[in-house]
Amino acid sequence: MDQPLLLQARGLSKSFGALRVLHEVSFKVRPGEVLGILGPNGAGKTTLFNLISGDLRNDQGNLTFAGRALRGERPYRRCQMGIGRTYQIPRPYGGMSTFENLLVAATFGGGRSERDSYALCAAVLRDCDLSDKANVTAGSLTLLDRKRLELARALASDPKLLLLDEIAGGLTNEEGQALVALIRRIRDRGVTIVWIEHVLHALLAVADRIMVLNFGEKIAEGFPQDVINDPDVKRVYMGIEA
Ligand SMILES: Nc1ncnc2c1ncn2[C@@H]1O[C@H](COP(=O)(O)OP(=O)(O)OP(=O)(O)O)[C@@H](O)[C@H]1O
Repeated sequence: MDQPLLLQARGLSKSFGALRVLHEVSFKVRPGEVLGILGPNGAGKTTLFNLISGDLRNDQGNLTFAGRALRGERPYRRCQMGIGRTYQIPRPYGGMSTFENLLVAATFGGGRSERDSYALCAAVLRDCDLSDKANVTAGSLTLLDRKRLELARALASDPKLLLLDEIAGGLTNEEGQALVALIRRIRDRGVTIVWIEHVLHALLAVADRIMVLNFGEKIAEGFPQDVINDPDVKRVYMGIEA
């Protein structure tokens, strides 16, 4: 029997005026897996996340999360249902401390009481190597630490599904390896992950499957090695003619 799905997208389409950004994209995400998303700039990857998180409405198609249709739910409701995400450009509350940023995510996003949130936030800070920055104002963090905080905020909402939008860019080799190890730990705790990433070796180190978008259409999906050896993917994404 097929495993139940955590997320299912059927025929998702989105346009901005005359610009068709996603066209009839369908895919499935099973509980516990890591699905990587590849595609050239402007392929519609972040727009897809915006449809899942509820930041944008799809024009056509539908989404099901944990067996429930996602229709008009606002982003905060989807977060409370278990959909956590990061943004490409980190958006912390700059005037609050790192720890306070996590508390906001845990209480408002995760729907926990402030008291229940403390232990979770402390654990997330440790995981994300931010314990020594707990009381630092988020606005004064370095870019790397802001990226860590972006991931930490998503984790503090205690997601079932974590959407990661290009979090490995600009990291050193060592930092990239630490990030991959962290993502594996998150996965091993049972969090399902969909990860948009241009840093291919980081994605390949973790992804169970990969889906490739080009001009808003799905052009490949499958096991990572099969996908990156697909002639269409080589041509479109890596600029290699087969
Ligand atoms: N709110 C918007 N209004 C108008 N056009 C938009 C909007 N958001 C995205 N677009 C356009 O939609 C297209 C897809 O953008 P999107 O950010 O989803 O691509 P992407 O695959 O995530 O790209 P990248 O890898 O560069 O992040 C681009 O042409 C972008 O300019």
